[in-house]
Amino acid sequence: MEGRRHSVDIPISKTLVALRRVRSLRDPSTNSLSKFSTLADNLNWETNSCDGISLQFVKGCNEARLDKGGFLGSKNVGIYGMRPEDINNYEFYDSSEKLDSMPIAKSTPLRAKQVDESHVGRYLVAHRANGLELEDVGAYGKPNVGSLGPVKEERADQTLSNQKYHYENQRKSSAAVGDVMSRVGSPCLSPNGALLESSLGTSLYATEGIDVVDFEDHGCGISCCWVRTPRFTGPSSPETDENPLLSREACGTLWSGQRKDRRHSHNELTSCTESPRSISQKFRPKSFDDLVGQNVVSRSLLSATSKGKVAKFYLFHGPRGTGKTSASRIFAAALNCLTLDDHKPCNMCRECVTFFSGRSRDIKEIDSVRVNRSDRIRSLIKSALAPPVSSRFKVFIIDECQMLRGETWATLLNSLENLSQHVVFVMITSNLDKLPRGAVSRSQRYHFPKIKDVDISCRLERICVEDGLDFDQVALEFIAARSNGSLREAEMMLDQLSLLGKRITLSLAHELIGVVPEDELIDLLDLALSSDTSNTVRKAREMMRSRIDPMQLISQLANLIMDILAGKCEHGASEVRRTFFERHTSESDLHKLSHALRILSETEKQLRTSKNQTTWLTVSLLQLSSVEPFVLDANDPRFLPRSANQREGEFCSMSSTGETMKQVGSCRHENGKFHKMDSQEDFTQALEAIWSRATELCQSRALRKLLRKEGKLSSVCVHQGLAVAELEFCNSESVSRAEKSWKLIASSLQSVLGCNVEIRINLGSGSNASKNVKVKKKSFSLFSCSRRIRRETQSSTEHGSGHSDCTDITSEKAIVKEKPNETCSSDCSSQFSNICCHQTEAAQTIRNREGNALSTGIVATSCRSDHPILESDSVKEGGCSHRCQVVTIQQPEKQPNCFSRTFRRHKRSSSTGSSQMICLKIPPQDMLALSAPRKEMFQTYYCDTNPYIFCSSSNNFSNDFRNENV
Ligand SMILES: Nc1ncnc2c1ncn2[C@@H]1O[C@H](COP(=O)(O)OP(=O)(O)OP(=O)(O)O)[C@@H](O)[C@H]1O
Ligand SMILES: [Zn+2]
Repeated sequence: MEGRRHSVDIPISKTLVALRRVRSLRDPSTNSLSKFSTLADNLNWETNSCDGISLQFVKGCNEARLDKGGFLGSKNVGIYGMRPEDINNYEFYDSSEKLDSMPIAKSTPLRAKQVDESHVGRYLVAHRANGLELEDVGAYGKPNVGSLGPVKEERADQTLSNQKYHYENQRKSSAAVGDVMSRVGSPCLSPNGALLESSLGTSLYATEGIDVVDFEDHGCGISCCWVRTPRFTGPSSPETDENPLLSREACGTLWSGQRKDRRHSHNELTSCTESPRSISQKFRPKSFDDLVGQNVVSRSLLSATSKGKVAKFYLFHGPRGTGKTSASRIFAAALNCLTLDDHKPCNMCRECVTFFSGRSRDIKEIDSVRVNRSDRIRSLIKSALAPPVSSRFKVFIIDECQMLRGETWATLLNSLENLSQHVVFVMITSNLDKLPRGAVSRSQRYHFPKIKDVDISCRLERICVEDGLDFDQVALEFIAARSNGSLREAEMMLDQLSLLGKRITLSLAHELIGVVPEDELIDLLDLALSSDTSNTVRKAREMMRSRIDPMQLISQLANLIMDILAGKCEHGASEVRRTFFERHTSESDLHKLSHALRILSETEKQLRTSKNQTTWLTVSLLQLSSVEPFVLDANDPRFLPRSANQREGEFCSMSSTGETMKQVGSCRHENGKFHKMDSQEDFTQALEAIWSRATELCQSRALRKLLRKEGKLSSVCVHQGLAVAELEFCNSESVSRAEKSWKLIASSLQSVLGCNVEIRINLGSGSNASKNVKVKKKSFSLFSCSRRIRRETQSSTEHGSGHSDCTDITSEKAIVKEKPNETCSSDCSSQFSNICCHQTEAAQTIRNREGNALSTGIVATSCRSDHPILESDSVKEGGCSHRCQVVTIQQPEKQPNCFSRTFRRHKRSSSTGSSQMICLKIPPQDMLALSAPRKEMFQTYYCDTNPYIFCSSSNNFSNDFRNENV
């Protein structure tokens, strides 16, 4: 019995299956696992059943054991089922190690050869079990499995002789081993038991054209190796290619497949057609017609071949999994196809068969990493100068050409002119930007765009039908939508799903890919859009806990929003979806949604680099409801955005009394321009229109009645995405009722105004009650805010952080206050003593970790970069009597002192009983850069009016507020 080699995926492991899954979970565009993709791509993901991937050895060797000192043992060693202890007994060695020099003795049981370090997992198990007869090796009859089969014993193992190989076309093993090998990486192996070059010290990969050459060996340059390569003499010949030139997956099996009608005399190809393998391989396109969604490219390339207008230098670029490599192979085959037909490649002529069986010497697929040296590329060029062995064209396909170094490019480009007309280079890249401009400009470029979802799902459907898989159409559509335009990605998902059950269903797909069910997603979006901060945070946390990937969640939310914006609510959509869609049709809703989309897209970028994805996702969810003012149609009086003339930071406001604000006069939007609204009527009309819309939107009938009858909108002030609306009610009872429903009122106004709204509820001037009450509310005042301050209840705190559910702590009584003085006064803090009105810049709502409003505070900003807090007049110790000061800090890391000083100062003030509080307002991006110890100095809160973080130097921010307010 003779020795033989087996090639298996040694690390076979589920880890790698998991790896693939992880990869598919990710947004393909992130490509974050790209470094594994080669590995993953070349692994056998297909088990198909326990039969599918098992390695079966000859009948007679069932007794054999995988044992260092013994024999190759195999009791139908399954790939996935391979026992760890067996794997441990494999011996691996590096491909640089020549087989000849290996301590191969007859007793050498089994050697696994690591073929390429860069392709972890591609191992060759070289098995030398003397006396074993290869009986169960149907797979060996297949082109791509040649490596597994009989090796060229003269070289591989001089001690072995009298080879006797029985090629049985046993389905199990052929499928299994064939698969393995085809995945293992395309070593271009002869179908009929060709010598595995790699096992003899040369590369296993496609790069063989280059790699077989020992560059140190002056006697053997690429070209001479090539020239000396014996011609292919047919499958029955044990003669093997000295230089298997095709590269990974270029072996025949990979090209075999569906063409059952193909007529050719090569047994190996026939056998290939019977082997099941991964969907991607099985359905690899073999003609331009098979290429999905690349019609322009296909037509152009086909036309070039039939008209003979062939350039020397092609560049195929585009996203991954869109068919670039497949197209390059089809193109190469078409160039050399002998048929007179226009329909090339025919897959039947000698050239096609030779190529598709992996034995063409004129078409080489080259690994860019291996050729990435000028001496190597020179050798390649030298070999290109030699005429083709048997074909019309010598085609060099260089995949991942963005990896080539500048000098390699230079050498290649400089030599292009000297190359004869029969040489064609096809460079493939998924990253055009990384290529030198010279290379791009000198090439004929073909862009492979992402494949449309509909094309992908059609293709999947065809595959399912051909493969006998049951499927739900929606599941295929879902896979298509999730594959980001990559057919390979889609096929792999289908492959995985086909392993999970008999039928490809949507729920199975959801489970595999780890998506959030739609109703939950809609629930979350609804909460986020409705400013229900505490529930939003709770829901988001719940989802994260159920191991939903934040990136995944973001992407799903974005897709949902895009569907709404596109008005896409397909027939058969769920009830939840339809209701939700119907509720979000108003202009302001759509504006809000597109704003939300922008926030999500920003967050997605941020999450990629963030270690704390959950937090940032939550922050962004809290921002979804805060909308910048949108520009209404001309003459639409509903909303008055900031005037074009208005300077940044100024308010745009109006009041029914016609009083203008101190900052700026009121304005309105007309004919695309903003005008001052100087007519009293204008003001009133606009306010009435807003109020009427808002009351319409109120869901409670009783409230609607109350608002219409008893209330009115007396002024609106918009500033930096926050509208402050003043409401007037005629009696204190109505005030109190409105107070109770402030949330509903605010949300209606929010829908109308399209931005965050803060409402002030006041007792109207004409009311009887007002006579008993201190003041008539006349104009805008920040300090009459009736929005309630909320209190936390420890019990609902999830992590004991003390920030969670809230209960109202303000008096249920109507809040009616005096208009505050322009300058800081004790009045302004009489009721909300945590508010500082000094140096008013903008109204801010300070929120606790759950997003609940803690207090309305005023921002005192200092632009001093050194230590702004201490220097800012407004916050100098003792300079201001108010408890809350908010200081904007940009780039806090550059202001190392400000934190510790702030902290010290706070400590000092609390020890003296003044307990002044300072809030730092830090933009999120700066927050990221903040070192952990600094962050820990402060409690962090979120502000809903803009994407800022508040850090309070107080130990218990909310408690302080509560104590202060109660
Ligand atoms: N346009 C397509 N038409 C048909 N099948 C495709 C297409 N694109 C991808 N596939 C499927 O995906 C597999 C891999 O495709 P291919 O290697 O050609 O993509 P690629 O664009 O070269 O990807 P990469 O850039 O990652 O190398 C093919 O075997 C095939 O099954
Ligand atoms: Zn042909």
